[in-house]
Amino acid sequence: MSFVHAPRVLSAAGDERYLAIVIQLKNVYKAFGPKKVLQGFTLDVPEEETMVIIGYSGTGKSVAIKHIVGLLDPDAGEVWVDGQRVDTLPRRELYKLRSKIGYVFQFAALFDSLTIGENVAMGLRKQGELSEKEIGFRVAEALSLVDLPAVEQRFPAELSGGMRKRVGIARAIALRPKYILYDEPTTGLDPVTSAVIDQLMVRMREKLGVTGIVITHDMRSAYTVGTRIAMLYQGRVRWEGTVAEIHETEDPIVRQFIEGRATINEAGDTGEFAAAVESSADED
Ligand SMILES: Nc1ncnc2c1ncn2[C@@H]1O[C@H](COP(=O)(O)OP(=O)(O)OP(=O)(O)O)[C@@H](O)[C@H]1O
Repeated sequence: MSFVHAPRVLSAAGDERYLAIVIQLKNVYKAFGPKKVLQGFTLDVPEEETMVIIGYSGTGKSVAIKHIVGLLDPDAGEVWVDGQRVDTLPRRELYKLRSKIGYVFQFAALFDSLTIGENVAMGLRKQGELSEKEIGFRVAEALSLVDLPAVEQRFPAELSGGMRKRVGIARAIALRPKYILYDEPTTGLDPVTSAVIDQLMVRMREKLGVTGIVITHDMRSAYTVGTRIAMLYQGRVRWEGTVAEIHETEDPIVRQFIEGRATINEAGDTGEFAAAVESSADED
Protein backbone atom coordinates (compact mmCIF):
# COMPACT_ATOMS: atom_id res chain seq x y z
CA MET A 1 0.00 0.00 0.00
CA SER A 2 1.34 3.40 -0.82
CA PHE A 3 1.12 6.53 1.25
CA VAL A 4 2.83 8.72 -1.30
CA HIS A 5 0.83 11.73 -0.25
CA ALA A 6 1.81 11.27 3.35
CA PRO A 7 4.50 13.17 5.18
CA ARG A 8 5.80 11.38 8.26
CA VAL A 9 5.79 12.75 11.77
CA LEU A 10 7.43 11.86 15.05
CA SER A 11 5.11 9.89 17.31
CA ALA A 12 3.34 12.01 19.91
CA ALA A 13 4.36 9.42 22.48
CA GLY A 14 7.85 10.83 22.00
CA ASP A 15 9.40 7.61 20.75
CA GLU A 16 11.68 7.54 17.75
CA ARG A 17 9.26 5.89 15.36
CA TYR A 18 8.13 7.88 12.40
CA LEU A 19 4.51 7.18 11.62
CA ALA A 20 2.65 7.23 8.34
CA ILE A 21 -0.26 9.59 7.94
CA VAL A 22 -3.19 7.22 7.49
CA ILE A 23 -6.08 9.69 7.50
CA GLN A 24 -5.69 12.98 5.71
CA LEU A 25 -8.04 15.82 4.80
CA LYS A 26 -6.37 18.23 2.39
CA ASN A 27 -7.74 21.72 1.97
CA VAL A 28 -11.36 20.57 2.23
CA TYR A 29 -14.20 23.00 1.52
CA LYS A 30 -17.82 22.18 2.34
CA ALA A 31 -20.87 24.42 2.31
CA PHE A 32 -24.58 23.72 2.75
CA GLY A 33 -26.32 26.30 0.58
CA PRO A 34 -25.02 29.67 1.71
CA LYS A 35 -23.56 28.22 4.93
CA LYS A 36 -19.83 27.77 4.56
CA VAL A 37 -18.77 25.13 7.08
CA LEU A 38 -15.31 23.87 6.11
CA GLN A 39 -13.07 26.43 4.45
CA GLY A 40 -9.69 24.92 3.74
CA PHE A 41 -9.74 22.22 6.42
CA THR A 42 -6.46 20.29 6.53
CA LEU A 43 -5.67 17.54 9.02
CA ASP A 44 -3.12 14.71 9.13
CA VAL A 45 -3.76 11.79 11.46
CA PRO A 46 -0.73 9.56 12.05
CA GLU A 47 -1.04 5.80 12.38
CA GLU A 48 -1.95 4.44 15.82
CA GLU A 49 -2.47 7.87 17.29
CA THR A 50 -5.71 9.30 18.66
CA MET A 51 -6.48 12.73 17.24
CA VAL A 52 -8.95 14.74 19.29
CA ILE A 53 -10.86 17.45 17.43
CA ILE A 54 -12.06 20.30 19.61
CA GLY A 55 -13.96 23.45 18.71
CA TYR A 56 -17.11 25.39 19.39
CA SER A 57 -20.54 23.85 18.75
CA GLY A 58 -21.67 23.96 15.16
CA THR A 59 -18.21 24.68 13.71
CA GLY A 60 -18.16 21.54 11.56
CA LYS A 61 -16.40 18.81 13.52
CA SER A 62 -19.01 16.18 12.65
CA VAL A 63 -19.09 17.43 9.07
CA ALA A 64 -15.31 16.93 8.87
CA ILE A 65 -15.35 13.33 10.07
CA LYS A 66 -18.32 12.40 7.87
CA HIS A 67 -15.98 13.09 4.92
CA ILE A 68 -13.67 10.34 6.18
CA VAL A 69 -16.32 7.66 5.69
CA GLY A 70 -17.69 9.21 2.52
CA LEU A 71 -21.01 10.20 4.13
CA LEU A 72 -20.32 13.68 2.79
CA ASP A 73 -18.37 14.71 -0.31
CA PRO A 74 -16.19 17.81 -0.28
CA ASP A 75 -16.97 20.73 -2.58
CA ALA A 76 -13.20 21.00 -3.05
CA GLY A 77 -10.15 19.33 -1.57
CA GLU A 78 -9.12 15.73 -1.03
CA VAL A 79 -9.83 13.06 1.58
CA TRP A 80 -7.42 10.16 2.00
CA VAL A 81 -7.82 7.09 4.22
CA ASP A 82 -5.61 4.02 4.27
CA GLY A 83 -3.87 5.09 1.08
CA GLN A 84 -7.13 5.56 -0.83
CA ARG A 85 -8.77 8.74 -2.00
CA VAL A 86 -12.23 8.55 -0.43
CA ASP A 87 -13.93 11.37 -2.30
CA THR A 88 -13.43 9.78 -5.71
CA LEU A 89 -13.68 6.14 -4.70
CA PRO A 90 -16.22 3.97 -6.58
CA ARG A 91 -19.11 2.86 -4.35
CA ARG A 92 -18.03 -0.76 -4.09
CA GLU A 93 -14.50 0.26 -3.00
CA LEU A 94 -15.97 2.75 -0.56
CA TYR A 95 -17.98 -0.02 1.15
CA LYS A 96 -14.81 -2.07 1.44
CA LEU A 97 -12.95 0.85 2.96
CA ARG A 98 -15.82 1.52 5.38
CA SER A 99 -15.47 -1.98 6.78
CA LYS A 100 -12.08 -0.85 8.14
CA ILE A 101 -13.59 2.14 9.89
CA GLY A 102 -15.67 1.98 13.06
CA TYR A 103 -17.97 4.93 13.58
CA VAL A 104 -19.37 5.58 17.06
CA PHE A 105 -22.16 8.06 16.54
CA GLN A 106 -22.99 10.93 18.88
CA PHE A 107 -26.16 9.16 19.99
CA ALA A 108 -25.46 5.43 20.20
CA ALA A 109 -28.30 4.60 17.85
CA LEU A 110 -29.19 1.06 18.83
CA PHE A 111 -32.20 -0.76 17.42
CA ASP A 112 -34.68 -1.02 20.27
CA SER A 113 -36.38 -4.14 18.94
CA LEU A 114 -33.12 -6.10 18.72
CA THR A 115 -31.17 -7.59 21.61
CA ILE A 116 -27.76 -6.13 22.47
CA GLY A 117 -26.13 -9.20 20.91
CA GLU A 118 -28.07 -8.69 17.67
CA ASN A 119 -27.20 -5.00 17.63
CA VAL A 120 -23.49 -5.75 17.98
CA ALA A 121 -23.68 -8.53 15.38
CA MET A 122 -25.46 -6.39 12.81
CA GLY A 123 -22.39 -5.05 11.00
CA LEU A 124 -20.79 -8.48 10.91
CA ARG A 125 -23.94 -10.06 9.43
CA LYS A 126 -24.07 -7.31 6.82
CA GLN A 127 -20.48 -8.08 5.82
CA GLY A 128 -21.57 -11.69 5.27
CA GLU A 129 -18.07 -13.07 5.72
CA LEU A 130 -18.33 -14.97 9.00
CA SER A 131 -20.33 -18.00 10.11
CA GLU A 132 -22.94 -17.54 12.87
CA LYS A 133 -20.57 -19.30 15.28
CA GLU A 134 -17.74 -16.90 14.45
CA ILE A 135 -20.11 -13.97 14.77
CA GLY A 136 -21.08 -15.24 18.22
CA PHE A 137 -17.41 -15.24 19.27
CA ARG A 138 -16.82 -11.75 17.90
CA VAL A 139 -19.88 -10.36 19.69
CA ALA A 140 -18.83 -11.92 23.00
CA GLU A 141 -15.27 -10.65 22.54
CA ALA A 142 -16.40 -7.10 21.74
CA LEU A 143 -18.80 -6.95 24.68
CA SER A 144 -16.15 -8.23 27.02
CA LEU A 145 -13.68 -5.59 25.74
CA VAL A 146 -16.15 -2.90 26.81
CA ASP A 147 -16.70 -4.68 30.14
CA LEU A 148 -20.27 -5.72 29.38
CA PRO A 149 -20.03 -9.49 29.22
CA ALA A 150 -23.54 -10.30 30.46
CA VAL A 151 -25.91 -8.16 28.44
CA GLU A 152 -26.16 -10.03 25.16
CA GLN A 153 -29.78 -11.14 25.61
CA ARG A 154 -30.99 -7.83 27.00
CA PHE A 155 -32.66 -5.00 25.10
CA PRO A 156 -31.35 -1.42 24.76
CA ALA A 157 -34.20 0.01 26.88
CA GLU A 158 -32.97 -2.07 29.82
CA LEU A 159 -29.52 -0.42 29.79
CA SER A 160 -28.31 2.94 31.10
CA GLY A 161 -27.09 5.66 28.71
CA GLY A 162 -23.45 4.86 29.57
CA MET A 163 -23.97 1.15 28.90
CA ARG A 164 -25.61 1.95 25.57
CA LYS A 165 -22.60 4.06 24.59
CA ARG A 166 -20.37 1.10 25.45
CA VAL A 167 -22.54 -1.15 23.27
CA GLY A 168 -22.09 1.41 20.46
CA ILE A 169 -18.33 1.06 20.88
CA ALA A 170 -18.62 -2.76 21.00
CA ARG A 171 -20.57 -2.68 17.74
CA ALA A 172 -17.76 -0.69 16.13
CA ILE A 173 -14.92 -2.84 17.48
CA ALA A 174 -16.66 -6.15 16.62
CA LEU A 175 -15.67 -5.35 13.03
CA ARG A 176 -12.01 -5.15 14.16
CA PRO A 177 -11.52 -1.81 12.46
CA LYS A 178 -8.15 -0.22 11.80
CA TYR A 179 -9.73 3.16 12.44
CA ILE A 180 -12.39 4.37 14.86
CA LEU A 181 -14.21 7.68 14.72
CA TYR A 182 -15.94 8.72 17.94
CA ASP A 183 -18.40 11.61 17.74
CA GLU A 184 -18.87 13.04 21.24
CA PRO A 185 -18.75 9.67 22.96
CA THR A 186 -19.10 11.05 26.51
CA THR A 187 -21.67 13.80 25.98
CA GLY A 188 -24.51 13.52 28.48
CA LEU A 189 -22.74 11.06 30.74
CA ASP A 190 -21.79 11.55 34.39
CA PRO A 191 -18.06 12.07 35.12
CA VAL A 192 -17.42 8.52 36.30
CA THR A 193 -19.14 6.90 33.32
CA SER A 194 -17.30 9.33 31.02
CA ALA A 195 -14.01 8.23 32.58
CA VAL A 196 -14.91 4.59 31.85
CA ILE A 197 -15.57 5.44 28.18
CA ASP A 198 -12.28 7.38 28.06
CA GLN A 199 -10.40 4.36 29.36
CA LEU A 200 -12.03 2.21 26.70
CA MET A 201 -10.83 4.55 23.97
CA VAL A 202 -7.31 4.46 25.41
CA ARG A 203 -7.52 0.66 25.48
CA MET A 204 -8.52 0.57 21.79
CA ARG A 205 -5.33 2.41 20.91
CA GLU A 206 -2.96 0.70 23.33
CA LYS A 207 -4.21 -2.88 23.01
CA LEU A 208 -5.55 -3.00 19.46
CA GLY A 209 -3.36 -0.35 17.82
CA VAL A 210 -6.44 1.40 16.42
CA THR A 211 -6.00 4.85 14.90
CA GLY A 212 -8.72 7.10 16.27
CA ILE A 213 -10.40 10.43 15.89
CA VAL A 214 -12.45 11.74 18.80
CA ILE A 215 -14.73 14.75 18.74
CA THR A 216 -15.28 16.09 22.21
CA HIS A 217 -16.12 19.24 24.14
CA ASP A 218 -14.69 17.81 27.31
CA MET A 219 -11.06 18.89 27.74
CA ARG A 220 -10.44 16.43 30.58
CA SER A 221 -11.45 13.65 28.19
CA ALA A 222 -9.37 15.21 25.38
CA TYR A 223 -6.22 15.10 27.53
CA THR A 224 -6.92 11.52 28.62
CA VAL A 225 -7.63 9.95 25.25
CA GLY A 226 -5.79 12.20 22.83
CA THR A 227 -2.21 11.82 21.74
CA ARG A 228 -2.73 14.83 19.49
CA ILE A 229 -5.32 17.62 19.51
CA ALA A 230 -6.60 19.78 16.65
CA MET A 231 -8.78 22.82 17.11
CA LEU A 232 -11.32 23.63 14.40
CA TYR A 233 -12.07 27.31 14.13
CA GLN A 234 -13.78 29.23 11.35
CA GLY A 235 -13.70 26.29 8.97
CA ARG A 236 -10.03 25.43 9.37
CA VAL A 237 -7.68 23.70 11.75
CA ARG A 238 -6.37 26.66 13.67
CA TRP A 239 -3.97 24.71 15.87
CA GLU A 240 -2.67 21.12 15.95
CA GLY A 241 -0.15 19.47 18.21
CA THR A 242 0.46 17.10 21.08
CA VAL A 243 -1.29 17.24 24.44
CA ALA A 244 1.92 18.56 26.03
CA GLU A 245 2.14 21.30 23.37
CA ILE A 246 -1.43 22.51 23.81
CA HIS A 247 -0.74 23.26 27.46
CA GLU A 248 2.09 25.54 26.35
CA THR A 249 0.40 27.27 23.43
CA GLU A 250 0.03 31.03 23.50
CA ASP A 251 -2.66 31.11 20.81
CA PRO A 252 -5.40 33.20 22.50
CA ILE A 253 -8.32 31.41 20.81
CA VAL A 254 -7.00 28.00 21.80
CA ARG A 255 -6.22 29.14 25.33
CA GLN A 256 -9.69 30.60 25.74
CA PHE A 257 -11.27 27.36 24.58
CA ILE A 258 -9.21 24.97 26.67
CA GLU A 259 -9.54 27.13 29.77
CA GLY A 260 -13.29 27.52 29.18
CA ARG A 261 -13.13 31.29 29.52
CA ALA A 262 -16.19 33.23 28.39
CA THR A 263 -14.29 36.36 27.33
CA ILE A 264 -11.07 37.11 25.56
CA ASN A 265 -8.77 39.99 26.38
CA GLU A 266 -5.93 39.68 23.92
CA ALA A 267 -5.70 42.69 21.64
CA GLY A 268 -6.33 42.23 17.97
CA ASP A 269 -8.62 39.23 18.16
CA THR A 270 -11.43 39.37 15.66
CA GLY A 271 -12.63 35.80 16.10
CA GLU A 272 -16.20 34.80 15.52
CA PHE A 273 -16.62 33.67 19.09
CA ALA A 274 -15.24 36.86 20.60
CA ALA A 275 -17.62 38.79 18.36
CA ALA A 276 -20.53 36.61 19.49
CA VAL A 277 -19.59 37.15 23.12
CA GLU A 278 -19.38 40.88 22.56
CA SER A 279 -22.73 41.04 20.78
CA SER A 280 -24.47 38.94 23.43
CA ALA A 281 -22.98 41.27 26.06
CA ASP A 282 -24.51 44.20 24.14
CA GLU A 283 -27.94 42.57 24.36
CA ASP A 284 -27.79 42.26 28.16
N1 LIG B 1 -26.48 17.65 6.05
C1 LIG B 1 -26.48 18.94 6.40
N2 LIG B 1 -27.23 19.84 5.75
C2 LIG B 1 -27.22 21.13 6.08
N3 LIG B 1 -26.47 21.65 7.07
C3 LIG B 1 -25.69 20.81 7.76
C4 LIG B 1 -25.65 19.42 7.46
N4 LIG B 1 -24.77 18.83 8.30
C5 LIG B 1 -24.29 19.81 9.09
N5 LIG B 1 -24.84 20.99 8.77
C6 LIG B 1 -24.52 22.29 9.38
O1 LIG B 1 -23.12 22.42 9.44
C7 LIG B 1 -22.73 23.08 10.63
C8 LIG B 1 -21.70 22.28 11.37
O2 LIG B 1 -22.33 21.13 11.94
P1 LIG B 1 -21.55 20.02 12.77
O3 LIG B 1 -22.58 19.04 13.26
O4 LIG B 1 -20.43 19.48 11.99
O5 LIG B 1 -20.97 20.86 13.97
P2 LIG B 1 -20.13 20.35 15.21
O6 LIG B 1 -18.89 21.16 15.26
O7 LIG B 1 -19.96 18.85 15.15
O8 LIG B 1 -21.11 20.77 16.37
P3 LIG B 1 -21.43 20.11 17.79
O9 LIG B 1 -20.20 20.24 18.58
O10 LIG B 1 -22.54 20.96 18.32
O11 LIG B 1 -21.85 18.69 17.53
C9 LIG B 1 -24.01 23.32 11.42
O12 LIG B 1 -24.43 24.65 11.21
C10 LIG B 1 -24.99 22.35 10.83
O13 LIG B 1 -26.30 22.82 10.93
